[in-house]
Amino acid sequence: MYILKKYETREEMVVQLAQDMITVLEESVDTDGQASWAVSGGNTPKPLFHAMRETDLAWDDITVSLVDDRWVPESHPRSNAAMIKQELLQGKAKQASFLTLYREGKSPFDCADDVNKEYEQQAIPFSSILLGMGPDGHTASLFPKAKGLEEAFHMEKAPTISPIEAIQSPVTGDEILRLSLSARAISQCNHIRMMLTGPEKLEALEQATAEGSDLPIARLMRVLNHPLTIYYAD
Ligand SMILES: O=C1O[C@H](COP(=O)(O)O)[C@@H](O)[C@H](O)[C@H]1O
Repeated sequence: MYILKKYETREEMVVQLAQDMITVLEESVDTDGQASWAVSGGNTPKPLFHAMRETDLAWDDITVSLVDDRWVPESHPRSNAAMIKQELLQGKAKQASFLTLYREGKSPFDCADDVNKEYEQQAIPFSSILLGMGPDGHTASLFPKAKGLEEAFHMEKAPTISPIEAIQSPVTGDEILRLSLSARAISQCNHIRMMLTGPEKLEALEQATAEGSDLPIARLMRVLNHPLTIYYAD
């Protein structure tokens, strides 16, 4: 179900994961003239973004997009789009194109079709997807028992982008409305990596993927074509 790559230090993990990402993005640019990288929000990937933004990739041939976002404008402190702009799209990486998910004045359920078209025209196929995981077993914004979850897991009909209304919890905070890559869209990518840090996350991963688990991360692993590669350090 997953391959755990465990490192002694977070710094070492970041070096190795950055090299893994650089290799696949370079290969895509060399082969197709462009690369597409979908990245998660939250706090965990920030050190990776700091490493990536100073690398000599052909950033102007790379489209960065969001794995998921809260339904909030970029002025909101929990906007993933704002975090990516601040932490990744700086330095050399400033030349990358960026696709966001939030659209002002509409609900995610109203505008998912429009965003979906943009993603399908500009981001598909993804060269690489960087996932995170929450302590409740969510990944992307595929939250346990959320409205929209079953549609996002429909392996024939799910669009690339799925609207989600999560059940409010300490993990979601107030921002329960989201747009997320669907499980189907994630499963179509050949290079999917997850970054996890801290023993609490490791324990959460083990619990969430225990036999019989129906949490989104466990369900996602079951529909992927390859075991999920997880980079981890305490
Ligand atoms: O809600 C979210 O949380 C997950 C995990 O975030 P972290 O801060 O615990 O790393 C993140 O992967 C996702 O993009 C975000 O929207």
